Parts: sequence; structure tokens; C-alpha cells
Amino acid sequence: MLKAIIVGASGYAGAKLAYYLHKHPHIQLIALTVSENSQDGGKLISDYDLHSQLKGVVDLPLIATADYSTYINDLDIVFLATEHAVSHNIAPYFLEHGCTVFDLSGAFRVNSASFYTDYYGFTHQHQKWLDKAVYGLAEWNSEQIKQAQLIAVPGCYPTASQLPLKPLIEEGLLDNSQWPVINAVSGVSGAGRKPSHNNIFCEVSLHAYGLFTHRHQPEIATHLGQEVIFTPHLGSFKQGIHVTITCRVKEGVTSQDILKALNKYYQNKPLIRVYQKDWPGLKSVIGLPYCDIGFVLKNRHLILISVEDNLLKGAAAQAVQCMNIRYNFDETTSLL
Ligand SMILES: NC(=O)C1=CN([C@@H]2O[C@H](COP(=O)(O)OP(=O)(O)OC[C@H]3O[C@@H](n4cnc5c(N)ncnc54)[C@H](OP(=O)(O)O)[C@@H]3O)[C@@H](O)[C@H]2O)C=CC1
Ligand SMILES: CC(=O)N[C@@H](CCC(=O)OP(=O)(O)O)C(=O)O
Repeated sequence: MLKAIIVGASGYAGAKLAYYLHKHPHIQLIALTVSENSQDGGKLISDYDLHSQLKGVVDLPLIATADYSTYINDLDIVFLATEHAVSHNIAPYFLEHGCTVFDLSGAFRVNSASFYTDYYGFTHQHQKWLDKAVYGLAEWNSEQIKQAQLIAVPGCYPTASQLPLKPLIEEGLLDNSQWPVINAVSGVSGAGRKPSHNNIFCEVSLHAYGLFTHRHQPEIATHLGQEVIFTPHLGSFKQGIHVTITCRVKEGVTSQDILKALNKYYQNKPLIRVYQKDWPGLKSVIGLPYCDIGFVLKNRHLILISVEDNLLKGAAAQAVQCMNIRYNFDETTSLL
């Protein structure tokens, strides 16, 4: 059994991790932690005001601490379900002690120090680990993930945005003179569990935000190797991301070519479902670890639709998928 902890376990992503890891046959979950001054320290993760769907399933206590020395010598794996700056600060401690770290935040996703000053508001201090980090887009980077000590699990929008586009770029089907236009709608859980004016029930509306400035644009463009226009929207629903991508294909490209490209990369990938006709909606994936992809081509205009649960394929499920790949377990262990 490998010993693991989840830091930030009371959050939306952390609680999903707790569910998957607790039932994972090769993982012993030795601690669920929250910040040192957390109001939730000492509570069970399954308490009613936390994640009561875990009642009788994961009834473990949340430990409020910033001192991980009690666990460090007995630890194989750390999941950081913490905000970007927190992951940035604490990941090196675990890494220097030989743990494998799966970071769900953006702290190690793009190997460019200026990216962090421009988009995250802090100066990155750990270039050494940025150089070593592997981007955990699981279907595409499995060989690198197998060797990695630090896996930067992709953002929720970047996962659903890149998965439909990558096969088409790889096969040279897109007309690059037109940047793909990505319009994405996220449920409110994408903003995390901490209350703020923007995520309270009466204030949430369908609203675009981060126009030309959202940090996921450079994350997507960097890992696609293709510029994109990315516009996120907040929707008044709890969970899920719906992505609509409009792009232009090269002269002569047919629907069969698009389907063939998607199947070439995904037919043996258990967490991606490609639709041969019609296209998915959020109900296809909520509560499930899949990313579903559909498309329609008219003349040279292609519309791709992709959907995922932001907390699952967009966060916790992809992190566990990466761990399964890293340790040579079946890729879907504990997920399906
Ligand atoms: N929500 C989503 O859809 C997605 C989230 N992510 C990323 O995953 C990470 C977690 O997101 P999410 O679950 O939504 O966030 P939440 O705000 O819901 O949870 C954050 C967790 O971190 C804990 N925490 C805060 N400060 C510290 C600290 N200094 N040390 C240890 N724990 C701390 C919080 O508990 P407390 O404050 O009580 O200590 C809480 O358990 C973020 O980096 C986010 O960007 C990635 C993809 C999708
Ligand atoms: C709805 C909402 O607010 N979503 C968040 C993105 C989700 C997230 O947690 O960001 P990472 O994927 O980079 O970790 C946002 O736009 O900032």
C-alpha cells in the first residue's frame, strides 16, 4: 500500500479526492489536512456542514496544521488541493523529502516564471521544480507522468478545451490562420468553496469574465502550441464545464477526417467518450470522471463540444488518473 495525504481536503476538489483515494485498493489515506487556523480542524470531512455525502463512506477527521513533519517520513504521495500560492509554497517541502506530488493548482503548470507574475500575482520561487514538473494531461503525457515526481494537474477549463483540439492539431487538420475560439461555461464550484460576493446564490448570473485576461488562456495556448481566444463564463449551476469551440479546418477536411482523428487518439482511452452523432451535454458527465466530445462540421467551419465535471475530470479524477498512470495501476482504478 502507498501512503498518501490530501492537503486542502475540505475543499470541493479535496473532498472528491478523499472519496476516490479512500476506496482505492493500493492507497492508504493517512491524513486529511486543512490550514493551521482552519475553522474546520477537528471536524469529520463527512460532517453535515462539510461533505455529508461522504457519511459512512469517509468519516475521517480534518487536521488543521502547517507542520507535516509527523507524516513526512512515512509518506509516498501528496495531493495538494490548495490554492495556487499555497501549493507553490509547500510543494518543495514534500518533494525534497522524496514524495511524489500531485498538485491540483496552477502553481507548476507553465514553465515560465513571468507567467506567474503576470497571471497569478506572485513571483515564482522554484524554477528547479517548474523545470521538473510534468503537465498531467493524462491522455497525452502518460510516458512523462510515469517518470515524474511532480505532476501539475491541468486546470478544469484547460482540460476540456485541449482534449478536443489536440488530435486535430496533431493531425494537421486545422487552418491556423483562424485561432480556435473557445467559449466555456463553468458551474460555481469552479470558484472553490470559500464564499465570496461572486459565488453567492443571489448574485450568480450567466456572465462572461476574464476577457482576454484569464490565466487559462496562456495555459491552453502553451500546451496546445496554438494560440486561442478563450472566454470563460460563470453559469448559475453547481457543477460541470461546457465548452464550445469554433474553428476552421483546412480545405478538403471532412467529418470522417475529424472522427478518425479523435478516434485515433481516444478510442483506447477509457475516460474520453467521442460521439459519432449528436453531442454531449452536462448531464452526460456530472458525477463521472469522463470528458465527452462531439462535433459538427459545416463547410470549413467546425464546432466542437466538450463537457466534463470540473471537480472530476477537471480536477480530482484526473489527479487520480495521473497517479494510476504514475504507479502502473489500471488507469481507471477507483474512478469507474
Ligand atoms: N474547483 C474546481 O473546479 C477546480 C479547482 N482546481 C484547483 O484545485 C485547488 C483546490 O480548489 P477547490 O477545491 O475548488 O478550493 P476550495 O477553496 O474549495 O478548497 C481549498 C482547500 O484548501 C484549504 N486550505 C486553504 N489554505 C490552506 C493552507 N495554507 N494549507 C492547507 N490547506 C489550506 C481549505 O481549507 P481551510 O481554508 O479551512 O484551511 C480547503 O480545504 C485550487 O488550486 C484550484 O485552483 C483545479 C481544477 C478545478
Ligand atoms: C468558475 C471559476 O471561478 N473558475 C475558476 C477556474 C477553476 C479553477 O479552479 O482554476 P484552476 O483550474 O486553474 O485550478 C476561475 O475562473 O478562476
